[in-house]
Amino acid sequence: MIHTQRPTVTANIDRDDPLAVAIRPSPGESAQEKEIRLQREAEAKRVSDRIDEQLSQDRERYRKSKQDVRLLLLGQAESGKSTLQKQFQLMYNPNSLEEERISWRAVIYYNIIRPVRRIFEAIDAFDGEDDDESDPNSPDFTGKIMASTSDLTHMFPQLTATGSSSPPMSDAAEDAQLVHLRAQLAPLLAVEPSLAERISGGLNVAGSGKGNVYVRSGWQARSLGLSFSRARSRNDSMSGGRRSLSRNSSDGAAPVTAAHDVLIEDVARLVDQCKDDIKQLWQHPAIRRLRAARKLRLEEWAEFFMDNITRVCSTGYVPTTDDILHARIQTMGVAEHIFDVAVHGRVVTWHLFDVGGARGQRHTWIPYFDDANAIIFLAPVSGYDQFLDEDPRTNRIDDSLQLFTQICANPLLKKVHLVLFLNKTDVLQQKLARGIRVKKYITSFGDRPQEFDSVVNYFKAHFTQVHKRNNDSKRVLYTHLTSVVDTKATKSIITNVSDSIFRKYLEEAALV
Ligand SMILES: Nc1nc2c(ncn2[C@@H]2O[C@H](COP(=O)(O)OP(=O)(O)OP(=O)(O)O)[C@@H](O)[C@H]2O)c(=O)[nH]1
Ligand SMILES: [Mg+2]
Repeated sequence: MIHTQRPTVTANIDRDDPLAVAIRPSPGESAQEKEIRLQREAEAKRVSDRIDEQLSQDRERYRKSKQDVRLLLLGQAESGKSTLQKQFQLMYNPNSLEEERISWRAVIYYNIIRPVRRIFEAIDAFDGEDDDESDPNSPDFTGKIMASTSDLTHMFPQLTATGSSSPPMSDAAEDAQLVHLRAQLAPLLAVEPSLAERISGGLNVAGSGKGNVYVRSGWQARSLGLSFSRARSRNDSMSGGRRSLSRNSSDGAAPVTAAHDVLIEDVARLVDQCKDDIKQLWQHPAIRRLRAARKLRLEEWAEFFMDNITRVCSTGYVPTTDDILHARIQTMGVAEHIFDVAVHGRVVTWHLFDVGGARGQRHTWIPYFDDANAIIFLAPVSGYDQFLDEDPRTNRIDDSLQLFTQICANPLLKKVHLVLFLNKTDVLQQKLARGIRVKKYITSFGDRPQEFDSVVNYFKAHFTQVHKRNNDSKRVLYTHLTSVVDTKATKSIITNVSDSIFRKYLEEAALV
């Protein structure tokens, strides 16, 4: 054992203390010097007190935020995560959606211009092909591309309702009309790059599939020059590291006020001038044949806006809530949205994390795993005939199952409340009604009936099995069949899910 000696305390201990030396008055201090010194000391004390107060507020915020609910929305790209986030926003922070309503116009115009380009690309790709041959990539098409009017009426009732009365056109007349429409719509296609640049704030992401536009959290506020919402982004470094929260801090793009945005106003005028031509193109017999032959496959949102072209392209257009729910824009990184949710008479702050689902984005999810309370995993069951943009060899259902396996098996997420949304059931219904056969893409489906219940139960069984195989902790999997663009149905599911997440949260809080 050793003994130590304490140093002797002397009256002159502050002689060597640099701070004491620095603030000690000089021996010949004048009255004016003394005044200045005292003022400086008072200012230093004010600053120090402010810092102490800030630290104490930060500690309190941190203590409180540990009691918040953290909910992750996970799933592949296009699975419906941001759409579900909009539904949460509608329920728990409707004013913020109101404030950003007009900023969605730009996205919706973009959602119209891209399909117009895709239509012309399909015409170029299949021009001059023998119409009697089906697309080798579309094994569902068993009839001729030159489908009869009755075929078209069956497949696209909403289109043929207006088109069926017009007399059939000769091939030459059809071609001439397409050439004319291409010339008329060229100015619209020419604005696509500047519109993409405006929406994304110049963000350019390599490997973004079909050239879709990515946005980061807070893009609406930037494009409106507002700071309206409590949406925040946790700015990740490339290594996936975690940085502090900052409001709308993801890029330094200069704010543009939407009402005075010359570009958007020009595009609005242009789409208004072009709306009849776009409608004619969409209803053109050659385009209907390409769609019937599945040589032209547009996504559900593109079809939605094409079907509503006159309304959406008219002067003075303000997006409806339904339009906003259908608008498509890819999420970049992780966007945090904060809501106060009242459940069973208690108000708790929820942090909802909406992630980018494309493969190149998934590494950004990991820093959010360790303090998550709940996950809603979205699997779009309509994707059975689709492949990933990032990897055209991977079937979308297969990718969803692989991703769900990784989420179920991740040790950081073992205790997290797990909810599965088998989403886009409305699109699944439409595809089955159009006769797009499951067996052609998912061979193991075999000869089961090509009906909604049988298909959805088949997919559900696969997801349930993945969960069972990776469920050491015996947690419950809550599954819902959803169409998250359907506000009424989704509202009731969100209430149900919030309730069960909150119950689990309370149970855990009681154990702590
Ligand atoms: N008809 C229909 N459309 C849906 C449904 N869910 C999502 N969509 C549409 O599908 C598109 C993609 O949805 P998003 O919510 O943007 O997808 P996401 O999962 O956020 O995609 P990333 O941000 O790329 O990861 C949007 O245009 C939505 O309107 C649904 O249940 N039914
Ligand atoms: Mg998204």
